[in-house]
Amino acid sequence: MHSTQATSQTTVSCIQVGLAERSYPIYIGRQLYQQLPDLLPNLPRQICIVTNATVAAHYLGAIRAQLPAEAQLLVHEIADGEHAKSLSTYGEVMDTLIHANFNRDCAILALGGGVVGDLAGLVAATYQRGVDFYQLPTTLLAQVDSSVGGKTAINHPGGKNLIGAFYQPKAVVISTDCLSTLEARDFACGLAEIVKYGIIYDGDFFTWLEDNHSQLAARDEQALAYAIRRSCEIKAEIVAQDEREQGLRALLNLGHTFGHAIEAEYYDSWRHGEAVAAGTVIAAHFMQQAGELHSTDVERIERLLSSFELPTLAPQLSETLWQQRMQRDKKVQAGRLRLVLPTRIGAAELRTVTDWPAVWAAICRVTESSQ
Ligand SMILES: NC(=O)c1ccc[n+]([C@@H]2O[C@H](COP(=O)([O-])OP(=O)(O)OC[C@H]3O[C@@H](n4cnc5c(N)ncnc54)[C@H](O)[C@@H]3O)[C@@H](O)[C@H]2O)c1
Ligand SMILES: O=C(O)C(=O)C[C@@H](O)[C@H](O)[C@H](O)COP(=O)(O)O
Ligand SMILES: [Zn+2]
Repeated sequence: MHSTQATSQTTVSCIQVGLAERSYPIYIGRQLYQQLPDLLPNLPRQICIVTNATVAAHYLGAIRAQLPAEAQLLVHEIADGEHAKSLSTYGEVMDTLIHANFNRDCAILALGGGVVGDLAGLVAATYQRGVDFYQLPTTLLAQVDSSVGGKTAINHPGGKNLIGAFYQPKAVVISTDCLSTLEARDFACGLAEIVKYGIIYDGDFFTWLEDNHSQLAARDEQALAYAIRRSCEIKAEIVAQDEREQGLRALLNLGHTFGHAIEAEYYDSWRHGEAVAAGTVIAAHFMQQAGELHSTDVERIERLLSSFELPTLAPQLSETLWQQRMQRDKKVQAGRLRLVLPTRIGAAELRTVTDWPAVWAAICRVTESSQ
């Protein structure tokens, strides 16, 4: 469900994530941090903002100024980067809450990208068995993907997102003006997840992305607002039908079985969106090899990702490492790999894949040469 409403200051789009008693709004607009009292009128007395120093320097002041004067406010800054999605950081946030005597009626606000949101969400899901959680996503990736749908997680040295919970926020507030301060590489990571929605679900959206790639790359306000809104609509529709990934939701994992393997080996040099881009190309080549995806579709996927300066080749990794990492994917059932595979632009399927040599051949076709 999508509606538009005018608050005291600007126009705000609202998409509803329909999950019965756990339904919640996604508000999208500009300068929304200046409108928090209108958008989040029911914040409790105790509020903990989880963020990092990079994001806090830009946006914490505006938010602080909008919170009720009588609120007991805690700010916990985690380190910047994927390494912070860890058990030790999780424990530190818990220590902060416990030492400040935060009660079960407190709220956790995640102010940041996917790292902050995933970690803060897990804290919210588990502190005193669950407290209210609000997402204030500040990266493009978090605005189009990670802040919506309730997947929360931290990493383990053995793999990505291995410890987590499904826990929905009470609301998501997307203030699109935040994106002006985002570095180019992080901006491109968000575009990778946007391209994913076109491939798995909406071929017309993919064509729109092709037609508007230069406006998007230039962060044109109107193009970006549409891409964010359409991405959130698609994610909300999928999550409303399959909250806990029993089937349909797995499509949101296009490219991730490969991507998570790359990330877990190269946290310092590969970002999530980049690894997903390379993983998506591997999935496309696998289907082309099988004669189930037309070469023009593979070329369109590669061209669109490249136009956003995303990688379309995977780094070198031994066959054993690929297998070990991919076996830890959460879609594995009874020891068998299940991959999300595009059948055309606009549709994908979750399939059990037992033909490892075919998977390995696709990986090899899409791997950077050693020269
Ligand atoms: N829960 C989900 O459904 C879901 C979906 C997709 C990705 N993820 C997870 O999200 C993470 C990746 O998220 P990400 O790409 O946002 O990375 P990130 O959270 O590391 O943010 C990227 C960088 O941008 C900085 N930053 C954030 N907002 C900024 C702003 N407005 N201006 C300037 N700098 C800013 C951050 O400090 C960081 O350095 C991964 O851990 C991935 O697994 C989760
Ligand atoms: O919301 C989902 O479902 C997704 O799969 C979205 C992905 O973009 C995201 O990276 C997610 O965290 C991956 O989940 P995982 O279950 O593979 O850890
Ligand atoms: Zn992802």
